[in-house]
Amino acid sequence: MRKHIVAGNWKMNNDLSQTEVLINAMKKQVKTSDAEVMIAPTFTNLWQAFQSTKDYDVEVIAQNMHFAESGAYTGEVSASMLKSIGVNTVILGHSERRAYFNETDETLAKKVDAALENEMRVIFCFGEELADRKSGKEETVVENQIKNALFHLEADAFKHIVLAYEPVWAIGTGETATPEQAQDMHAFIRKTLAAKYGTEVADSVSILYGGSVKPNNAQEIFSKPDVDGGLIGGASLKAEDFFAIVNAF
Ligand SMILES: O=C(CO)COP(=O)(O)O
Repeated sequence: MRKHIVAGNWKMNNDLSQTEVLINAMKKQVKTSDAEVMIAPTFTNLWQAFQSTKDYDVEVIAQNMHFAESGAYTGEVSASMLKSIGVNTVILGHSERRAYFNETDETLAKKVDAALENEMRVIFCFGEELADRKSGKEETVVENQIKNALFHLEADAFKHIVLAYEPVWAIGTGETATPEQAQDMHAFIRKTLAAKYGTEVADSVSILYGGSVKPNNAQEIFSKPDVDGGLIGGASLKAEDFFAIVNAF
């Protein structure tokens, strides 16, 4: 069975003490679902978050990384640096990285390779913009994003890849894809994977949905057969809301 995953992408929120407060509040929540829980604080708080969750069943993950091992890349962080503090999973290709930091399919392919070479798990994000959906191009856009960044990989690599469909028009807007829209796209993604790697691989990859997932809509979205979890932005910043979503499975 595919893993259920609920990951909180904190984005550029929470300083050191706020990180502590939120983690302590999370520890007071009761988890009743089988979902793997992850949180992605900013780089500056990863080490602290890692220490604070040592005896707690939450994985601390990173929001981004560079593709090079080391070198003259001012302001960047490498996979091996993340690994050295205990981070084993990284989010790559978030639409905010693509939109504001010029991340392209080409650089993302290199980042995916670097993460896998360092034995990290990747949560690979992609999704269409509103104009794409309005013009009926959402499947082509998504297919290209996946193919360009991932289809150079061997089938085996997909053991370490989680996909996250995040339609840009649904991120931080309060406008969620309907459960049917999410299901349709997730089924299309699986079909795209199956065409290249076969159904066994396609059926084994967890596909998360992200974009205005809240306690009041999580259950319906997660009830869809091809939705294996969520990548949660705003609602992951409140322990109660986040766990309401975690427990929606
Ligand atoms: O971008 C997201 C998660 O990576 C989704 O953000 P929101 O849940 O705030 O819409």
